[in-house]
Amino acid sequence: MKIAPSILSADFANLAHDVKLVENAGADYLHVDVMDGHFVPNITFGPSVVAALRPVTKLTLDCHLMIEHPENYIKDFAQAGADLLTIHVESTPHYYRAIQMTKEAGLKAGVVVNPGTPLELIKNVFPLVDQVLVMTVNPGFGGQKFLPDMLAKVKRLDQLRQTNDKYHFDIEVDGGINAETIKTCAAAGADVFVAGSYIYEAADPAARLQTLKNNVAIYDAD
Ligand SMILES: O=C(CO)[C@H](O)[C@H](O)COP(=O)(O)O
Repeated sequence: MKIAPSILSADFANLAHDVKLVENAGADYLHVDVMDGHFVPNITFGPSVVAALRPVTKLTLDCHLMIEHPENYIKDFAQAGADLLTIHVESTPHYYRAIQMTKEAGLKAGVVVNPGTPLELIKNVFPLVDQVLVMTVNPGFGGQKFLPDMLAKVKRLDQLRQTNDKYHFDIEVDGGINAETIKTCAAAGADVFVAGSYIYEAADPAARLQTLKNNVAIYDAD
């Protein structure tokens, strides 16, 4: 099981410090929320920030593209040093192609579903993707309340991958993850847990990260 701190809640003026902090505390991925002000109302950062972070950390750079037409930026993120790009099915009519392009660029590829989007819409890419990201809040902002109805999607995905030998994806959850919700997500079958405000808005982010790790340890088959 993997913990992916989201730098959306980090101190942007001290990003390198905040990244090293979670790396030293045992984070597995670094979750980079890319927002364009169109697909979601908020604006954050793009490939240049990923390029700036690459020499700072060995963590997997898990870039969540909340942008319209992500297919236009895949090369830029690959050159910047991203490891994994997750693409919203709602962000482009050509998401299948965008996922193919991500794999061709040598990166891992993921598909994301918003809370209102049924899994049926993304099943065609299940054989292609390394990760399925289930949004457990509406995308765009940190610090929102976890949506428990999304657990049914996590459970369904876990069943599907256990009964189809063509599916090899991890299940990632993102939004409202804290010491309690992480347990319900792990019990439902999730493997990768994004947490922003729970980690970075605490007085001791390293302790919060350790709490998350402890709380999923019993669900970890390895
Ligand atoms: O994708 C996101 C928002 O679109 C964030 O990664 C997510 O919401 C994490 O923030 P928090 O843990 O504070 O809920």
